[in-house]
Amino acid sequence: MGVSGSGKSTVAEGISTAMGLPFAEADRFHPEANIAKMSAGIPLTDADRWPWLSDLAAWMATQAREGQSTVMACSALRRAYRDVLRSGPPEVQFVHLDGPVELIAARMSARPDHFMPASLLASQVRTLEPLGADEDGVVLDLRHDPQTLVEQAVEWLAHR
Ligand SMILES: Nc1ncnc2c1ncn2[C@@H]1O[C@H](COP(=O)(O)OP(=O)(O)OP(=O)(O)O)[C@@H](O)[C@H]1O
Ligand SMILES: O=C(O)[C@H](O)[C@@H](O)[C@H](O)[C@H](O)CO
Repeated sequence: MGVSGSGKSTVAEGISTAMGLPFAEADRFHPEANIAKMSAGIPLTDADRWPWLSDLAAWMATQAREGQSTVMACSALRRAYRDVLRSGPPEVQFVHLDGPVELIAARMSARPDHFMPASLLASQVRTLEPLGADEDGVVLDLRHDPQTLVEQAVEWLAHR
């Protein structure tokens, strides 16, 4: 989890490779209308996000029912969104990539060919609700390099 540009796709793919688990990029589950909105610099609303979050939960549940764990890169900005994702099965652990907004903005601006404009970062940051003490998750510092973050995430998952 984390705001746009925080490194979710990069780190989640690394976790999926390291652990040998199927990976899903939540961006690929957005309907065209959501992508069009974000591409135009318009933030998604809760109403835009609910059906998308249900689809993501369904993808995880289908595999969990066959005993298959999964890894997903998903913004999961608000607690209520995470509640949909952890409606289960499976049990869901969250890895929040957190760090300085200026660094995230710089990474977004340097990123080629992505629909998400850096102008939406401010709204992502406003919407973000950090993990509560009662939520099953860990916060990692996105200033680290991707390989270090993958190792930290795998280590936390192994010992939680
Ligand atoms: N730890 C890191 N150190 C340096 N660069 C990184 C790191 N993580 C990601 N990047 C780079 O920053 C950019 C944003 O990363 P990425 O696309 O993985 O973020 P994201 O959270 O999935 O974004 P979005 O939600 O907008 O799809 C990419 O160009 C990526 O290569
Ligand atoms: O909840 C949201 O607003 C969305 O998931 C966004 O975070 C983007 O899809 C993603 O970050 C792409 O850049």
